[in-house]
Parts: sequence; structure tokens; C-alpha cells
Amino acid sequence: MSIEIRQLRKAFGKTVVCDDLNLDIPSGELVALLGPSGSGKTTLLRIIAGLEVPDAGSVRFHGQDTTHTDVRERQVGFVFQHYALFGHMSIFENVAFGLRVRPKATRPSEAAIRKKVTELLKLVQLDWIADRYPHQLSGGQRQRIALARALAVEPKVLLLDEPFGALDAKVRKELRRWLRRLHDEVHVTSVFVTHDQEEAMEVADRVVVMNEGRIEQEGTPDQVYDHPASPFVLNFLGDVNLFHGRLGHGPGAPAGEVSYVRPHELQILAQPEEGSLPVVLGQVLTVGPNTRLEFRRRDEAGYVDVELPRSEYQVLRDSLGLAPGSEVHLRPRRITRFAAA
Ligand SMILES: Nc1ncnc2c1ncn2[C@@H]1O[C@H](COP(=O)(O)OP(=O)(O)OP(=O)(O)O)[C@@H](O)[C@H]1O
Repeated sequence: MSIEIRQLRKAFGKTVVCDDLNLDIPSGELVALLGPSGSGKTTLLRIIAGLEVPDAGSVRFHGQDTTHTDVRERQVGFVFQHYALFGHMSIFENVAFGLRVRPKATRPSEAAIRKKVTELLKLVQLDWIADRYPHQLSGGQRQRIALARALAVEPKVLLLDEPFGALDAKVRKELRRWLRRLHDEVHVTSVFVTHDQEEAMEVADRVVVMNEGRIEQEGTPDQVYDHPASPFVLNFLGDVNLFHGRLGHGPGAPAGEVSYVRPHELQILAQPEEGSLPVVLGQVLTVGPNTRLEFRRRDEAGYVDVELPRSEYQVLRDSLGLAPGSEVHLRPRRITRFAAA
């Protein structure tokens, strides 16, 4: 089921939350809506779901206008950050719920329900806890059950709003890989809201970057990372150093341009080379596999961060005798330029 969004507008009072949005979500894709808090991701998701009515514009499912279709008829499945499973029902019954409440005419037989729920519990790799109750599960297990429950009614579209937001970092990482694998198996068109760029890049086929109710850019994770359409996208997808002026240019660089270089795209040199920048080493910080170095520009125009694998840093430290106060040069391997705002 594809989703087509056209000229969608929504405001709450004077706050425009969806500002003329146009977006195509191809059938079977997993798309991440990525943006800072308040950028309108959840509102867009709720409009797709039918939980919120837009002021103007349309949402079509496979070409059919659903803007005024009731939420129950849209056949969407939901998973939220705090998905309240029914505490008094077993895990099995929680997953079966959506099937049991169907009108008699479309309700599957008891045997069919058992088969379906067992299949789903296997799919989320939790068939061994079917008889437990929600309070006996970890947060990560609960979210997997929430997903099984959403999939039970065979939704045409699956909507996930920060589904792993409440979990700790390690479980989050596991679950997002798990979600990716699960999606590769079931292929239901899915829209996933997150403010975590790493999560979006790792899980999604396509990433839609939102800012202040507008879509800044959409594309594959590689497209948005390697070819950001705006300084906002560039900044939001990771740390970046900013240089006003002629970095990487010879004399006569275009005025009014800003150069952006990511910390891992700077090379440390003992001697100046064309396009390099003289700096003094300040702090050195090693976290896990990477080392982060903070340099002060010798022209006093600010600081520059460099990041490199810990082992590479150790080699450089020994060969260049790097220590706080060392005077070295930085050369960008890759520069992204935008006109100054
Ligand atoms: N029902 C509402 N009434 C009034 N304002 C609302 C309502 N829902 C959302 N907003 C406002 O709309 C803006 C966008 O909210 P939305 O929840 O869509 O953003 P978001 O990108 O999902 O942010 P977050 O990650 O914090 O959930 C915010 O400024 C919010 O305060």
C-alpha cells in the first residue's frame, strides 16, 4: 500500500505544524520521519493514521483519498513509545485482541486465531512467553509484543511513533536491527517517527528530514548524509565544523560562502599543504573506538574538532609527537559548501 501526501496543512492556533507537505511513500518501504522535537513528525503520523484531521490537503492510500475515512477503516497498525498492553490479559490474548473484537462475520475461527497468534509470536521471537502477563516482560519484550499485536490484524500500513524511545541505548540498538529484519520479512509499508539520526539511518529505506513543519529533504540514508540539501540537514545528521571564508580555496574565494567539514573528514599534517589550516591541539578525548581532538585555530577564529579511530590516533601521536599545545595543520578531505544565511 503506497501513501501519497499532497499539499497537507495543519496548524494549531498560530503554530503551523504541517506546512504544505508533499510526500510519496512507496509500497512496502520503511520510511523514517526524522527531525527535532516540535518539527511536526507526530502530527504528520497522526494525520496519516486518521487520528488528526488536516486543515487542507489530502492523504491517499494507493491512490484512494482517505482524508475523511474513519481511523478504523484505514487498516493501520500502531506502535507508540508507551504502548499500553492490557495488563489483565496474557501475552497471547493481547496479540489475539484485534482479531477477537472483529464483528462476527469477519472474525476468524478460534483455530485460525490460535494459528495466527502463534505465528506472530514466533515472528517476534517471543512464542515462549505466550502465557505470561505484560508486567512479567522487559520493556524491549513489551515493544516486540506491541508490534506483534499491531501486525495481527494485517494492517495495510504500520505506524510507529518513537517505538523504542523509552528503552535504554543497548536494547534500542538491538531492537532497531530486529525491526529492520522483521520488516524485510513482512514488507508492510511502515512509517517510523524518530528524533535519533542514527536510528533513522540504520533502520529506514528512506529518511524524511523535517524542520518546523516542512520537509527539508528526503532520500536514502546515503543520499541525505552524503548530499545534504541544506545546512539544517547537514547539522542534524551529525557533528560538523563550520568555516566562514576561504577554507580549501586559494585566494579570491567567493565571499558569502560557508564551508562545512565533518570531524572525520579532516587530516592532521605536520607541515602545511595547499588548503590546510594552522591549528594548536587542545583536548584529546578517547571514547570507545574513537578519539576526538579539539584544535584551536591559530588565526583565533574558533575551534575545530577532529575525530579518528583510536588506533590511527595512536600512530599519529607517536609519529608527530602530538600533545596538547602541538602546532599542526588540518586539511579537509571533503568540504560541503552553502551560501551564508
Ligand atoms: N493537539 C495539539 N494542540 C496544540 N498544539 C499541538 C498539538 N499537537 C501538537 N502541537 C504542537 O505542534 C508542534 C509539532 O508537534 P509534533 O508532536 O507534531 O512534533 P514532533 O516533531 O513529533 O515532536 P516530538 O518529537 O517532541 O514529539 C509542537 O509545537 C506542538 O506543541
